[in-house]
Amino acid sequence: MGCGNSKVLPEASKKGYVSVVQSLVAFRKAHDDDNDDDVPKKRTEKQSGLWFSTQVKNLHPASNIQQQQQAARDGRHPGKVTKYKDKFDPRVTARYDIKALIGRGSFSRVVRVEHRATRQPFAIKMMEVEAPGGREVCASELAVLQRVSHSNVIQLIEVFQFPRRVYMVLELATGGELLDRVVSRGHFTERDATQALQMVLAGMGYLHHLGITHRDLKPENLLYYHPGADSRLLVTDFGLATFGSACMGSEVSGPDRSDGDHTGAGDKTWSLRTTCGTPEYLAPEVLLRRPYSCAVDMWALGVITYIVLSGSMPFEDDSRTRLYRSIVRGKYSFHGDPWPSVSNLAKDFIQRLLLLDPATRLTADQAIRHPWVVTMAASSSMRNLHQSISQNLRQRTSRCSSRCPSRTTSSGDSSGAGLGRRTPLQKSRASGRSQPQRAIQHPARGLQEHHLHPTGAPDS
Ligand SMILES: Nc1ncnc2c1ncn2[C@@H]1O[C@H](COP(=O)(O)OP(=O)(O)OP(=O)(O)O)[C@@H](O)[C@H]1O
Repeated sequence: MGCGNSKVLPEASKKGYVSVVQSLVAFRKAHDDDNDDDVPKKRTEKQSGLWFSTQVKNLHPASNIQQQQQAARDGRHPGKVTKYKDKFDPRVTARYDIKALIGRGSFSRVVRVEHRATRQPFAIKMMEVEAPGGREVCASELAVLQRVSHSNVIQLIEVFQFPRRVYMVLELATGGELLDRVVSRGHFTERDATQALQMVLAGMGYLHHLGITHRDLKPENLLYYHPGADSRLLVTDFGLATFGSACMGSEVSGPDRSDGDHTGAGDKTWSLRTTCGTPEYLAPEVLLRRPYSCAVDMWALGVITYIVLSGSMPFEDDSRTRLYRSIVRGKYSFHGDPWPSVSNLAKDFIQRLLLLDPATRLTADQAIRHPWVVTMAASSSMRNLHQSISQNLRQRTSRCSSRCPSRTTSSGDSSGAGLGRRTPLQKSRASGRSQPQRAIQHPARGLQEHHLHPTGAPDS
C-alpha cells in the first residue's frame, strides 16, 4: 500500500546474495503496442536510471467499481474486445471465445473467456515470455499452478504454450479483491476478517506443505471466486512463487545452498536467498539477505491482517530506505483508529506473525489454530470497523495522490489501497511462429497442456 510500490523481482544472484537495490529489476521502456486499452496501464517512472512502474489505486465508490467490473464482465466494449481477440492465437480462440479484458500485469493480460463447447466462463492469463523477466515469471507460475489443487488456490484448467506467449486458462474469479469487498460491504468486523483469513490460511497451509513459498502475498492477490457472501477466497498470482524450502514447521530445513534462488520442483530442502516481493510486505530476513523460508509468507500475512483490520499499513514510508529500516527493526504500532476498538487477541495474532525471528513466527498450521481465528470466526456480534478502515484507506490514497499525482490512475482498481502495485508493463509483441501442437494429459488432474514447441518448453 505504499505510494512508490515497485515490485522487487528475483535476479540471478552473485556469490550467494543479491543486494536489495541491485535486485530491483531494470526494465527498458519499450514501445507499447496497445496503448488504447480500456484498462489503464501501470505507469512508469524513471528512478535512478531504472524504470519502475507504480500505481496508486483510487478509492472508488463501490457502485463505480461494480459498474466498471460489470462492464468488463459483460464485454461492453466490442471494439476493444475485437482487438484483443486479434492478439490471441487462433488455436486458443478456436476453443475459447474472448469476452472482455479483466486486467493487466507486468507480463500479462487477463481476459474473461467462454469455453465455446460448454459455455463455461474462465479467465485466460496471456503471458509474454519474451519480455525481460517474463520467461522466469511464467515458468514459476506454471510450475506451481500445474501442481496445485485446493479450493483456496486459483485452479489452472489448461495451458497453451507458444514460442512467445503462454496462455493459462484459469478458473474465473468474479468476486473482486479482498479489500474491495471490505470497502464495498459497508460493515466489517473482526469476525469477517477471521473468516477471510481462515481461507487464506487454508490455502497457504496447503502450499507450504507442498514446499511452495508464494513470496508475493498481498491483498491484490487474494480474489473472491464470486460476489456472494459465501464465496471462496483464492490465493492467486504465483509469478514469484518458488519451491524452495520444507515448510512443514517453522524452521528452514536442509542445507543452505547460498548460491541464489532455487525455483523448481525438487528443491524442497533448500533455503531461499533471492530478494523479491512487494516492498511493504517484505519480511526482514529477505531484506537482510538471510536464507529464508515460507515464513516470509506468514510475515506478509501479518501485514495483510494489519491492513484488513485498520485500512493502514504497519510499515510505510516514502523513502524505500526508511521503509526497509522500519521493517528490519520490526517497528510498527497499534496507534490511531480503529486500533482501540480491536481486540487484544487480534493484536496478538498480528504480533505473532510480525516477529523478526522467522523461527518463532506462527506457521500457517499454527495461525489457523490461533485463538483469535478460532473464537472470532465463530462469534456473532462484533464492532463494526468499517468506517475507520475506509477512512484510513481514503486518507492514504489522497496522501499518495497529492504526493505523486502522476502515479494515480483512474482505473477500475478499487480497493483504494494502492497496496503494492508496481513493476513496469512489458510490451506485447507479435505472437510466435506456428508450430505443431501436441496435447499432454497432466498426470495429477487430467490437466491439458498444449505445447507448441517441439521440446515442450517455450523457446527463446
Ligand atoms: N483467474 C482470474 N480471475 C479473475 N481475475 C483475474 C484472474 N487472474 C488475474 N486476474 C486479475 O487480472 C489482473 C492482472 O493480473 P495478473 O496476475 O496478470 O497481474 P498483477 O498481479 O496485477 O500484476 P503483476 O504481474 O505485476 O504481479 C488483476 O487485476 C487480477 O486481479
